[in-house]
Formats: sequence, structure tokens, C-alpha cells
Amino acid sequence: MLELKDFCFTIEKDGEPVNLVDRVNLKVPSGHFMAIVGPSGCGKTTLLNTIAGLNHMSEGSIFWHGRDLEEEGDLEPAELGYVPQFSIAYDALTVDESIEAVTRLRVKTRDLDDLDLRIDRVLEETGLTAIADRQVKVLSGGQKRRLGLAMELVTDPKLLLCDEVTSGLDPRSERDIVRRLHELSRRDGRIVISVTHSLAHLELYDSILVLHEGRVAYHGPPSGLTHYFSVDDTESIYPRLAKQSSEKWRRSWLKHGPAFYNKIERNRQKLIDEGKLNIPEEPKVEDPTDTEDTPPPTEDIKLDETDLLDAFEEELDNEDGKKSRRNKRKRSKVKAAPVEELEPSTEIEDDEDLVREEPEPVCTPGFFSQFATLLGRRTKIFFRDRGQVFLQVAILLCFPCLVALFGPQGNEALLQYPDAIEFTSQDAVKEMQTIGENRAKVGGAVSGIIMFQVVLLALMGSNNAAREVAGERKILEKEKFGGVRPFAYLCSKIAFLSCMILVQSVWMAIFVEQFWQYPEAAGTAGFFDHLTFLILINAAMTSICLGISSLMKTSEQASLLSIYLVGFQLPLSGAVLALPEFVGQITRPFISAYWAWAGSIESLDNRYQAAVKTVTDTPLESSGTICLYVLGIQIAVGLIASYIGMRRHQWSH
Ligand SMILES: Nc1ncnc2c1ncn2[C@@H]1O[C@H](COP(=O)(O)OP(=O)(O)OP(=O)(O)O)[C@@H](O)[C@H]1O
Repeated sequence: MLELKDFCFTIEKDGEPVNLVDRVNLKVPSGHFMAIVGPSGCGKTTLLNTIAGLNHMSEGSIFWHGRDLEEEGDLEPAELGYVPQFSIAYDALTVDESIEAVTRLRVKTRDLDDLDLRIDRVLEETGLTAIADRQVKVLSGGQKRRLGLAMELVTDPKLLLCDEVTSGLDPRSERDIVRRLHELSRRDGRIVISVTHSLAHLELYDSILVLHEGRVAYHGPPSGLTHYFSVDDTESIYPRLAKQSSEKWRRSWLKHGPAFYNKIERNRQKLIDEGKLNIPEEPKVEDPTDTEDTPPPTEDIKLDETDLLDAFEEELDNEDGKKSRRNKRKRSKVKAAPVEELEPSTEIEDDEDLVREEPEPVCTPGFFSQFATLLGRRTKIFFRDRGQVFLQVAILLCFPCLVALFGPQGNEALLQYPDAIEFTSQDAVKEMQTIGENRAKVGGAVSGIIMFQVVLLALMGSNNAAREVAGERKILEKEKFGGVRPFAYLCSKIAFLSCMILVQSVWMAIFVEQFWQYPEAAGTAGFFDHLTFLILINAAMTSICLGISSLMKTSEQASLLSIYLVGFQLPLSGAVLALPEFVGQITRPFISAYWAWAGSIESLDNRYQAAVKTVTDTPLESSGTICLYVLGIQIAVGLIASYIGMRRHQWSH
């Protein structure tokens, strides 16, 4: 049983509190299929999200089988399934792979057979078996919704919340989904709550909750809807709702709620007696008006309350289609059709299958298991996306080629000043001038080649990470909600991006080395120091852009900010033009390119260092270790920002 008492979700608008969900009192017994309907913007999704815990309840209480979730802790991720409006599967994966990944992330399975059994079960329950090896990107809208459903069913949730899973579907697919949800509510006492725009197929639900401006206007069986609202058909309900205030509707429902609950309970009891609901006996539903005084009947609405209740009760006893006392009114389009009269779905199991063994409690897998699954999935998605692979390979090959073009300039021999300088002849002056020009030229080329490598690797780093989290934010939010640890997610990103960083940086250093020999000091490991700085600049930009990607709301914002960040690296590094001293002191700590450039120059042969210094007025950091530390700090800051961003709740529907 799910029970809401004076359940509110409040926001601040212009400094005033506004209840988007207002004092909702509700009881939903086990094995129940409920629809939430109402005009656009009435708060259906907000109510669903607040029940799910995605919005924090402002007031009231929520009970799950008598347990106060606010005080005694939330539902376990496995107990709750939430099917959002958007697709939660990666286009590049197949149906089977998507379900497998989500099972591995959310369920600690005993062995591979157990995993296979689970996957096969949900494929069958959602009618996806025949298309299990099809890629998500080629699925129809209805198939994608069923996949979303399948991905939630892997944990066998006891409470399944669906947000407009039928919107935009053709009538056949819509009916198919509603029918499946109906079937799912008949198993293991599962409660299925579905927000829907559609007023079709309401007869498949056990109860309908009508919301108006965040308040309950009705909650009862579908058969009572038109009577309650004194309308001829369900389409007329919304115009009718608008005729009086939501507060009056709320009060009216509080008055009549008990009769409707009795009917819900009687219907349910009937299903149990007929063996169509395999749930344990539940205590009788109590009067929902216990929570507040029953208000006086509403006067504006011209409903004779006693009449209405009588008519309603009479109709309850007339499910075979006999006319009620209000027989002058046309029959509702949502005539209560007993579930057993509905045409059977070919893809739904027989009733005998509904009685299943008590499932084992589902445990969330550990960190390493989630990490391995996330990493495996990320790698698979990368290699499946041919466009992405092609782009990465093109960048990998072209960028070092661009740098190599300048190799010959950097290879030019560095002329030496004579030990004793005598400006006695014009030739000597000319020679000194030539040496000076040569030093400036070689120094400029060496500095330029290093900075070119650094900037291109910074660009690669930004390209690696800018969309990495923001591009899949919704899926991340959904998976966090399902029990995925943000730290496992972060580590999987670190592992995946580290491979990219190593390949790009090592290849850049080795390829360029073939055309321009790094002038390291004799007897030192200058080239490896340079390689380390190339790896670090790529890692720093990747890490910072990963942080940006995690903190930004959209991938467009993240990409734009990352591009600006790379764009500022070259001018603010001071490698081309020296910045005014005070500006340089302020900006330098944040410019990764400066530290990688300065660190690499520090590992050059002394003569080349001196040559570089002749072409730049920017003060060069004389300790490579400090450059290493600064880049290390930048990487750490980026990762911390990434973690904070990944943990942060950014659910949007
Ligand atoms: N976090 C929020 N902050 C401010 N306003 C919000 C927030 N969440 C929802 N709203 C507003 O609350 C109202 C109800 O939104 P909700 O999405 O729940 O409606 P709905 O009934 O599901 O609508 P629809 O049927 O069009 O999807 C809307 O006006 C929406 O703009």
C-alpha cells in the first residue's frame, strides 16, 4: 500500500510559496494500476516526481506498507521503478545490451545464468524478445517506450512509476503499453502509477486520479468518472474542471472519497477472489478523510451529492451494463470493462504465469562491478559510433602532422657566440648579428613547436571531455536514481579518458620526434619530461572540461565553455606575446598551457632554453617540479568538480 497524507510540493515564486502539489491524500493498494490525468500543467509529473523522491516533499507524509518514508528512510532503488518521458537507452547499443547493462548496474546477480534469466524475463514481459538484437536507434517510438519499461523491470520493482510513456504513440502502440502496464500490476502486488495525457483506455486502470491545479479532484474507479463530474463523456471532464476552483473540487472529493475507495477495494477483492491478483491479504483501506475535517459540500457545482453517490453505488452493481438511475445520460466512453473481458494480448503471458515464486530481494552491485559495466559500456559505445572513431583518428593523425611541418625550423643548428667577442671588424659585428638572428629563429621555432603541441593537446582534451557527462546527463540522473554510484561513474570516465589521453599524447610526442629531435640536455631524460608535460596538459584540459561537462546543464553550454577555455590558453600563456606583469600573475595559475610549455622548456638543453628566452619576455618558471604540481592540482580540481557535478541532482523532465 502506498499512502500519501497531506502531501505537498512547494516552490517559491516571486518570494511567495506556491503549492504545485497541494495536500494530496491518497491510498493505493498493492496490485493496483492507477492513472494520473488532468489538464496540461496541473502537476501530474510533479506529483509523480515527488512520490519518486525526485522532488523533495515540502509537507505531509508518504507511507509505503505503513513505513513512513520520510522518517524511516526511502525505498530501496530496486523497489522503485521510474520510467521517464525520455529515452534512457544509448542509441548505439542493442535492446539486449541495454537491458544487460542496466541489469549489471542495478542487480547483483548470482551468476551468468541468473543474469540471462532476468534479461529473458523482461524481454518477454515487454514483448521485446524478437527484436532483442536490434539497435536502439532503429526502434519505433512504442518499442523505445517498451525498452524503457524493460530497463525498469530488471529489479522487479514493487512500485512502478511511469511518466507519459504513451505520449506521441499511435493508438495501437498506446493500447499495447497500457495493457502491459495493466498486466505488470497484476504481479507480486506491484503498484503501477502512470501519468497520462490520454483519456483513452481508462477502463484498463483500477483507478483514475484527476488532478486540477495540483489538487485531487477525483480518485476512483474509471466507471465513476463521468458520473462524478456530471458529464457525458471523459473529454468533457477538463472543461468541467475549469468551471470551479480546484479547492472546491478538492473538498468535494474529500467528501465523496470513501464511497469511491470502497468501490476500489471491492473491485480489488474480487480480483483476489478470482485469483487474478497474487498478493497477500491487506488491511482494509481506511477513510482518507481521517487526516482532516470533512468540509461542507460545495454549492457552486450543481451535483446532488446524495444522488450522485446513489447513482454511483448503483452502477457498481451494474457492471454488466445495466443502466443506472441517471439513465438519461449517455454512457461514459470509459464504461468499466471487467479486465477479463478484454481481448487477450498475444505477447502477454497467461494468468497461470502470474503466480510466481517469491522473488529474492534485489541487491545493488558493488563499486567494481558498476565500474566495470560502465567502462565496458562506454568503450562499446565509442567503437560503435563510427563518426566519433573517424573524428578521433583524424585528429590523432592530423594534429601531429601540423606540428611536424615546423620541424625543419626547429632542427636548424644553434650557432654559438664566440668565447671572446671583439667588435673590431665589420665581419665580427655581422657574425654576431647572424648568431643573434639564428638564436631568435631557432628559439622561436622550438618554443613554437612545443606550444603548438601543448595547444593541440589541450584542444584534444577539451574535445575528449566537453560532452562526456552533459551529453548523457539524463541517463546519468536516471541511473543514479536506480542505484549507480557517482564515484563508479567518475572512475569509469577517468579510465576511459585516460586511455584516450595516453594514446593522443604519446603519439603526438613520438610522431613529432621523427621530424624534430627534441633538444634535451646531454645525459638527461628531457624527452620523457616533455612527454610527461604533454600528457599532463591533455589530462588537465580533459579533467577541467569533464568538470565543466558535469556542472553545466546542457551539452551546448559545456561545449561552448570548453572551447572558450582552450581558446584562451594560447594568448594567456604569454608564449606569443608577453602579458602585462600583473595580468600574467593573475591569469597564469589557471592557464594549463603555460605550465606545460614552461615545464617542457625547462627540460631543454641549456643553450636552447637560452635561445627561447631571447624570443619571449614572459617569465619562465625555472622549476619543472612546480609545473608538474600546478598541472597536478588542476587535474585534481577538475576531477573534484566532476565528482561534485555528477553527484548533484540535475533531474529535469
Ligand atoms: N521545479 C519547478 N519549479 C517551478 N515550476 C515548476 C517546477 N516543476 C514544475 N513546475 C511548474 O508546475 C506546473 C506543473 O508542471 P507538471 O510538469 O507537473 O505538469 P503536468 O501536469 O505534468 O503537465 P503536462 O501534462 O503538460 O506534462 C507547470 O506550470 C510547471 O511549469
